Amino acid sequence: MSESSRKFFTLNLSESRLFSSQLRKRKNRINEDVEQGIADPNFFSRYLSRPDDYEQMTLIEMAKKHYWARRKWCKHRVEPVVRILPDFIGKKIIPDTDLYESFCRQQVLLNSRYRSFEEAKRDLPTWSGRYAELIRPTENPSVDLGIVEEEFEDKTHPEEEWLDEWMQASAMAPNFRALEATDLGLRDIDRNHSWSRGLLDNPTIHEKIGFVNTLRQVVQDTHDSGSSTSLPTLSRQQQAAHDLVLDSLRSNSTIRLIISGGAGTGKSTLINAIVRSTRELFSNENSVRIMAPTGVAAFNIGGSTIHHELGITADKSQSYKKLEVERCRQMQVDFKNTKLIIIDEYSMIGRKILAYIDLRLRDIFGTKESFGNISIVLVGDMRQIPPIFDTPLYAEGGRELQLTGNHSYSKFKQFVRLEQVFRQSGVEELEYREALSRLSDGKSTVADWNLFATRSYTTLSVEEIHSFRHALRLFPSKDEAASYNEERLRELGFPVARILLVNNCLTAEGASSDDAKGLQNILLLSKQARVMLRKNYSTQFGLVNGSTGTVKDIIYKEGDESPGNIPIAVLNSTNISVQGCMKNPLWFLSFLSQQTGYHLPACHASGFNYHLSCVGQ
Ligand SMILES: Nc1ncnc2c1ncn2[C@@H]1O[C@H](COP(=O)(O)OP(=O)(O)OP(=O)(O)O)[C@@H](O)[C@H]1O
Repeated sequence: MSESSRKFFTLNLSESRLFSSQLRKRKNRINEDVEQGIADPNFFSRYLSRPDDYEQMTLIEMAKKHYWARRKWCKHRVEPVVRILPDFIGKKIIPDTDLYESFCRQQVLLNSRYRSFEEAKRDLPTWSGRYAELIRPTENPSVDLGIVEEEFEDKTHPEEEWLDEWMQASAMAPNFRALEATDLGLRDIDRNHSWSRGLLDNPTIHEKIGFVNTLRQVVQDTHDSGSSTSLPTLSRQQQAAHDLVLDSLRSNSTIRLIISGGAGTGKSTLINAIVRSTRELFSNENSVRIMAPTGVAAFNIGGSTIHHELGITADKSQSYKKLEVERCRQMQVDFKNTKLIIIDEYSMIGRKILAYIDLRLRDIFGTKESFGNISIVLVGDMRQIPPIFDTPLYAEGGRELQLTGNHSYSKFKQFVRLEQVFRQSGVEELEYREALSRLSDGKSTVADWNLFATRSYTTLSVEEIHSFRHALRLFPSKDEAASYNEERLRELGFPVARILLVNNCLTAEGASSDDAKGLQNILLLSKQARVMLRKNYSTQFGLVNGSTGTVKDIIYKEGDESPGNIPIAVLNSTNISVQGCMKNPLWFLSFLSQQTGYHLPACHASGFNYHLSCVGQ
């Protein structure tokens, strides 16, 4: 999409490239006409011999403003996105390394004015020395290094190209390529490790097999005793939305309401207030249900996923599938007292899923009235994540379910927009938040651009860059993400368990990890590895698709080893905490996996392909 709407220009500054382009210039006649706009191998040489009028321009300025065609310099009508090679984004650039020297060389060539290499380097022995000189603010106040952050090599792999970006995202598996072709898990350090040693610290591990059930009980007790947590006094807008819903419920009519608002505008607070009042009104816990499109969203709001609550299986078919009679009967009992359904993160609800919700509720409530004639409130922000394998609610045309979805959506006649932002934050964050808000409205200003540029990778100090070395990284392709995950695992220095997954049927055995939604045939794990759960187990405890955590230990049965056996347990501390329950809950992944045909439903979470990382987490 971006390729078709923007112009790109590649500037290759790799040492071998510049050398060969210089040589070629000497040997061959240059065919200037075909080169502009795509990649001009001689751009650098031409820059060195630029006309005097362009004396003050840096290489990057030149590449953004001008191109060479028909033996002369021309001006771009639309500024291209300049891709600089080699690409340093995502690489650890540590001083006193060859990589740092190359990085500095690139920065100097891009951002200073010169007519030869010697002049660019100012006769200093190293490029890093010249770079340090260049970025010293008093000496070179006008140097702008922000551009480099925008540049990246498009490394989308051919096999990914047939998928639209939203389709790729919809697969919701952040790291498809498994770390299989590696010696990790097969080295002496891995084979000689005593994999059952963890039993000494966790002798009762076998007794904890009922972990999820135990948690469920504890949380239930906590909910029973903790339901009186106080909510802030609602703002005028929140109160108006709250009253709209409650008045409708009191008068026994149905409401279809959309509550919209950006981050921190008190949507969750309002949901909690409505839930509380509704339960009080009907003296029934089940009078209101909270649902969300993804496990993480559902967990955040204390609800369940739409798919789970309404018995919807995700598939690509265009037609609605009715529930089996027995299941439908069970749900009718379950939903008997339900008067209101609140659906959070509604920007991710597409026409197909809305149609499904509508039709399913008609089945459950045994009526042809839309949504089974019960009240529905959609909450969220349309400017956020779009639907998955579906089209947005406002889209038109399409097939059977999508058209039904349009009809279902047309029932939402009432709309409340929450404007006031309540979340406390410092001045710097406030400025940033406002800039983001303008960005989402397509109304960015130059000041916003400058603000974002202050966080550009290339303007950060080396120490600061280093401090992000363990941050979650996003990569343009899954291969790069997988390589980074492998590098991280190696760097951790612990023995690596090579866990070969046992498939429960032939189809599963033949399935690639792509078909298996990112569940990998071989999972390599070590202590301190960052992992992500790939299945929704329990929204109540945050054991949901997208929860991340760190492996604390991998425990094998006495006599079992890696590779070859499946561990009894992978102890993993998550980044979420179940309030009032456990400060540091553990996933017992292998226990969980045994419920699902011996798949460890996890993947590495140090680096992700960015096409796949941002949805549903
Ligand atoms: N009426 C209010 N008065 C004071 N504080 C409030 C009010 N409403 C919400 N808050 C506070 O503002 C913060 C953000 O609220 P909340 O989490 O409900 O917003 P949100 O819109 O759901 O945010 P997000 O979209 O980021 O999840 C919370 O700390 C909440 O306690």
